[in-house]
Order: sequence, then structure tokens, then C-alpha cells
Amino acid sequence: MTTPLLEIPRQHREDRGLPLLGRIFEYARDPVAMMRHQYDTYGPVAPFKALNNEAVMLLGPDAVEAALVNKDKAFANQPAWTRLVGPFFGGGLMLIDFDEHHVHRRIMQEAFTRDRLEAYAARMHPAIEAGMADWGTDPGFQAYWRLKQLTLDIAADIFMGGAESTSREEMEQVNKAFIACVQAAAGIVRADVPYTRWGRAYRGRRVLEDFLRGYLPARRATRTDDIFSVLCHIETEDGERFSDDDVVNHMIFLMMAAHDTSTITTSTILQYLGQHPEWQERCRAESLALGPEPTLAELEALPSIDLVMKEALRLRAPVPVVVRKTVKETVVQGVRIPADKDVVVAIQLSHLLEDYWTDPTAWDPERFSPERREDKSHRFAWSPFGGGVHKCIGMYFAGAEVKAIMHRLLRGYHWSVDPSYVAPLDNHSLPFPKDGQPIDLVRDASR
Ligand code: HEM
Repeated sequence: MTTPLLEIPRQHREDRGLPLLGRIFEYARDPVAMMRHQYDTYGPVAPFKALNNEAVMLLGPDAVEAALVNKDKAFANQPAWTRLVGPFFGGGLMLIDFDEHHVHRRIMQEAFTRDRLEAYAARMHPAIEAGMADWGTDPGFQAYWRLKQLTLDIAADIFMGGAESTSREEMEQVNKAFIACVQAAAGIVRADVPYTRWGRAYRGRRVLEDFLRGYLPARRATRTDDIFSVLCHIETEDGERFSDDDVVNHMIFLMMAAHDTSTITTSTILQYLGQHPEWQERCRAESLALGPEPTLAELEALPSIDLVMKEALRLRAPVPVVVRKTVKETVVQGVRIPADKDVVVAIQLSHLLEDYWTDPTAWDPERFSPERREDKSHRFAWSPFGGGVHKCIGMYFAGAEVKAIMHRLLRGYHWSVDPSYVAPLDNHSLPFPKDGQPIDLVRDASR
């Protein structure tokens, strides 16, 4: 039986939130608490008021699956993501749909073949070594900010091919431009107005475009194994290639997609390994048994860090929700959703539901071990990389990067974090620790 979408009933007037803004601040304060409230109050298809808009929230793995698998092609990415993050990532793979997306994804796939990933992984080690050269020499180490700089340095090398004519100060401006674009998602004034998040993001986008266009002729001229050059040269069997505009659009989106998500994952791992020294030792022993610069296959075969990474992604999904817009009427879990509705797909909640996980808020990487495989409880119980045709194209790249960083840290450093520490998250865009996540990091003199 199909039922129409529920209105917010009288007894839950508080769920309408503030006039104009709806429940946007409530989400920013504690997204998991708000998702749980939605699920407990309304079930898997819940009304959700945000930014003067009657949207829908899909909760629990069945509803998440319906939107991501998108069998009847009712859910579109472009209008929803553009509304949320602004026009700053236009033309990026996540912001195009259906046939156009299919063509671009086929070309982009060529940049993420196994051979290319092996080459990227090999290139990461020297970039990580250089980026960590001064780590552990100063007190008050702020893991999140240092990792953010490190992943940007890695991106400059692996994505840009070194950005050879850009100084460190200019690279800092590029970093700021990225941050401005990412933070536009939380902007209230959604126009190019000075001193607002959107005003800064418009300027940021111009900086990024100028930066990339400056390098375009050189990357078109020679084939190297950085992603920029790869995007300039890749071609499908049918001869499809990216134009200059496509390359710039994809680069801006790719660097954004790769940068914050990997930083959040690595800093979450650092926190939990600092609070669970037995896991830190277990991972260290495996890393010490390998050489300093393992291949992609060797990194992927490190058993404990793999469990740890999955558990970190479960507890703190770097992308807690994805968004869609219905382009036609559809039915999810027996509820009719009309066309033209904004839809929030709550990936993070499924990671924490008691029906699918034992003691879901506890740190327990073994839950992913072959004997337990709790993530098999439902195809979408664990989906930090999304699913369906828009599933993260960089997930193996991310695995290699996070593991390569952790491998070097485990071999050369020890660290600890107060067991009672709870990261104070800023949830305005992707969740990051507002305090920079201080850890006691000590460089190991013997290595
Ligand atoms: C731990 C790290 C990462 C996480 C958790 C993550 C998460 C996600 C998620 C949830 C989506 C789906 C968005 C949607 O359905 O609307 C996505 C898409 C995407 N990601 Fe990632 N990502 C990560 C790292 C990366 C990296 C390293 C790259 C690039 C090297 C990357 C590139 C992309 C791209 C291009 C898309 C769009 C794919 C498409 O629409 O076809 N991501 N990612």
C-alpha cells in the first residue's frame, strides 16, 4: 500500500524549526541526534524543514538504498548538490546526472585503473615523508590542521604534478580558496556579497580556475602520471575525451572531494588509536614488518589498519548525508514522494542503528573481521562511500592515501589522546574537530 508523504503533525510543531531557516542549526549542533529523532518520530521517510524548504529525509539502510540505487531514475544529484554547496563545484562528476554523468564517469574511470592507482600510491610516499618532516618536534600538535596541510601537499603532487611554479605562500592561497568553496554550503546569504561565505567562495572559485588554467598548457603538452595530466590525456575506447573546461571542473571537484574526506578519516583514526593503545600497537607491529614504502597491494593487505579505517568511517562518516532532488514522483518504503522534492539521504544514521550493529557507538574494529562482518547485515548498513552510479570513484585512492599516511606515522611516532576526549565537531559542512584535535605526538628516536 502506498501512503502520501507525511506533513509535520501538530504535536511535533517544534520540528518546523525556525522561520526561514528551519532546522539547519539543529542539524549543525548534533546531526546524529537529529537523524535519530527523525527516524524514531516518523520512520524511514521523514519530513524535514530546512532553509524555508519542505524537504524529505531518508533514514535507515532500506531508504538509503532506494535513493542511491535509484532504480526508476527519480533522484537527481545536480539540482540538489548545487542548492546545497552552491555553484562552486559545477561540472564536477558528483554534480552531473544520467546520460551526461555516464559519459564523464566512463572517461574518469580511466584515471582510476589499477595501474594508475599503483603509480599514485608509489608517488605518495616521498610526498608524505616531506610533508611530515617537522612533525613531532613541537608541543600542542593539532592533528586535524596538520593532516589537512599534509593532504593538500600530497594533492599538489599527485593531482597537480607538483605545481612546480607555485610558491608555498601561493599554495596557501589555493588551500584557502578550497576552504572558502567548501564552506559555502553553510552560507545563509546565497549570493556574491562581500564578507559572506558565498562572496568568499566566488573569489575562491576564481583563484582555483586561474591556478589550474595556468598549468593547463603544460599538462596538455606532456604525459606525466599526476591526475591533472591524466585527465588531459585519457580517452575511452570510443575516443571520448575531456575538454579544457571539463578538466578544470573535474580537477576542482576532485581536489575538494579528496582533500577534506581523507583528512577527516585520518584524524578520526589518529584520535581512536590514541585512545586505544592496544590497537595502535597492533597496527604498528604490522607496519614495522613491512618496508618504509609498501606497494598498493601491500598497503591494502595490512589487516588491522583496514579494520581500523572501516570502523573510523562508520563512527564518523566524512560525508554524513548526501542530497538528491526528485525529478518525478517515486515511492520509498511505501511512502509516495512527489516530484521536485529536496531529499537528504542520511548515510551516517545507518552506521549507528542497533538493528545492524552490536553496541553501535562503541569502538570495535573487529566487527569488520571475516568472522563477524557486521557490515554484511545489510548492503547499505555501511556506506561511507555512497552507492549506485555515483559511488565514490576515489575510494581505493582514499584507502591508499590514508593507509600510506598511517603507515609512516605508525613506524616513526607514538601518540596518545585522553580517553575521555570527545571531538567537538563543526557540522556546518563536512564534520571536522573545531579544536584542531590536539594529540601528544612523539617522534620515535630509534627510527
Ligand atoms: C575517505 C574518503 C572519502 C569519502 C568518505 C568519500 C565519500 C564519497 C561519497 C559519499 C560520495 C557519493 C556522493 C553522492 O552520492 O552524491 C562520493 C563521490 C565522489 N568521490 Fe569520494 N570520498 C572520499 C574520497 C575521495 C577521493 C580521494 C576522491 C578522488 C581521488 C573522491 C572522488 C569522488 C568523486 C569524483 C565522486 C563523485 C562520483 C560520481 O558522482 O560519479 N572521493 N565520495
